[in-house]
Amino acid sequence: MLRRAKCLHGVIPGHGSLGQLQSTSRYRSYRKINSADDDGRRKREEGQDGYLQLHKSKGQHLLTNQRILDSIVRKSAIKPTDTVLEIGPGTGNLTLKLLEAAKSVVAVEIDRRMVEVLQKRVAECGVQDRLTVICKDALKAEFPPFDIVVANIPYGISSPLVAKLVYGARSFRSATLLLQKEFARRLMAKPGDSEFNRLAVNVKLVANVEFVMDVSKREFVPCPKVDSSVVIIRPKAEVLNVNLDEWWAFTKACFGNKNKTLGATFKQKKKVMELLRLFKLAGSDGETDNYICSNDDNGDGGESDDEELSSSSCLEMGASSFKEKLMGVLKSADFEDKRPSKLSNEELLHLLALFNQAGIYFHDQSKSRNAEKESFSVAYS
Ligand SMILES: C[S@@+](CC[C@H](N)C(=O)[O-])C[C@H]1O[C@@H](n2cnc3c(N)ncnc32)[C@H](O)[C@@H]1O
Repeated sequence: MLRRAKCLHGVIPGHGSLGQLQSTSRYRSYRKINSADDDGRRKREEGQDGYLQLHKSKGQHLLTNQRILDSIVRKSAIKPTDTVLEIGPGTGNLTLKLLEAAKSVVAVEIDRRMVEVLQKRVAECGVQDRLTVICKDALKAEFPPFDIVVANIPYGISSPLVAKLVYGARSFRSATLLLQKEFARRLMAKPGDSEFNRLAVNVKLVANVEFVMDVSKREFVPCPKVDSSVVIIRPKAEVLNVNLDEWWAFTKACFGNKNKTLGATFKQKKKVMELLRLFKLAGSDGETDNYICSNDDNGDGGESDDEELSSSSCLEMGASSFKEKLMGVLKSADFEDKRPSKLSNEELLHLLALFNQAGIYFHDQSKSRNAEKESFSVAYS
C-alpha cells in the first residue's frame, strides 16, 4: 500500500524501485530521514542506498496517479511530430508518458539527482534518444525550439515561468501546466473578480487560459499543503499592436496597489517624478520646459499624504503641473475614480493610448521585463 506522509518531505525509494513506482503507484517504503544520522542522510540524499530525499524548497512533489498523468497527456493534444518542453521532470513520471506521445522531449530540471534517476528510467525503456535533458534553472535556461509545453511545475516559480513562456522569444502552440489551484484561479480571473491582478492582465493580453481539471493534493508524494489545477495556456494568434515592454511597465504602474483608484495611484509623488523624468527624456511635445521649472503652479500643495506631491521646490512646481497633466488624461475618459482591478485589457489599452497621445510614456527603469521575468520574487502579488 502507498504510504503517504502528511505534508512532510522525506525520502522515496530511488533508482531500483522507481520503475515500480511508475508502473504500480506503490512504494514499499517511504520514510523520514533520521536527522541525527548525517552520514546516512548524505548517502540517502545522493541516492547511494537507493533513496532520494525530496526537497520542499524545490517544490518536489511527485505526481503518481497514472490516470491523472494520462489525462494531462491526452488533454495536451500532443502530435507525434511534436517536441515537448517539460519543466521539472523530477523522476520522470510524466516524461515517460510524454515520450510515448511525442517525437521528442526537452526536459529542464534543476536537480542533478533527479536528472540521474530520470535518465536511468528513460534508458531502461530504451527511449533515451528522444530525450534531451537540460540540467539548469528553468528561469535561466535558454529554451531550444519546442512545439508545446506540458509540465507539473515547481509552484515557487509559477509567475516568472508563465511570464517567460508567454512573453518569451519562442512561439508555441500551447502550455498544459499543473499549477497551484489558487494561482490557476488568478490566471483565469476576469476584471472585477477578487483574484484579478496584474498577472491575469499581462497573460490575457497575449494568451487565452482554459481550465482543465482540479487535482487533489492527495495525488502527490509527498502531499503538499495546497490543491492543484491543470490549465492550458494558448498564445493568441494575433497580439494587439502594443509595445510589450511599455505595456509591462504601464501595468506595473497601474497595479502598484490594484485596489487604489488610478487617480490616487498617479498622484503619488514617486510616480509623478518618475513619469516626469521619462517625459523630459522623451522631450516629446515641446512643453517640456513647463515641467522643468514652471510658474503656473496652482498652489495645489494641500495634499497631506507624505507620498503625494508637495510644492516646495522649483522641480516640484514643475512636477505639480505635470501631475495636473496626468490627472487631465485620466479625467478625459473618466478613469480617475476607476480601479485597475476592474478594468478590461481594452480599457487599459485605451488609457495607455491616451497617455501616449499626451506624450507620456512608460518604461520600467528599475528592471527590464526580462530581468523581472527571471526573478524569483513574486512579481504579481
Ligand atoms: C512538482 S515537481 C514535478 C516532478 C514531476 N514532473 C512529477 O510530476 O512527478 C517539480 C520539479 O521541478 C524541479 N525544479 C524546481 N525548481 C526548478 C527550476 N527552477 N528549474 C527547473 N526545475 C526545477 C524540481 O527539482 C522537481 O523535480
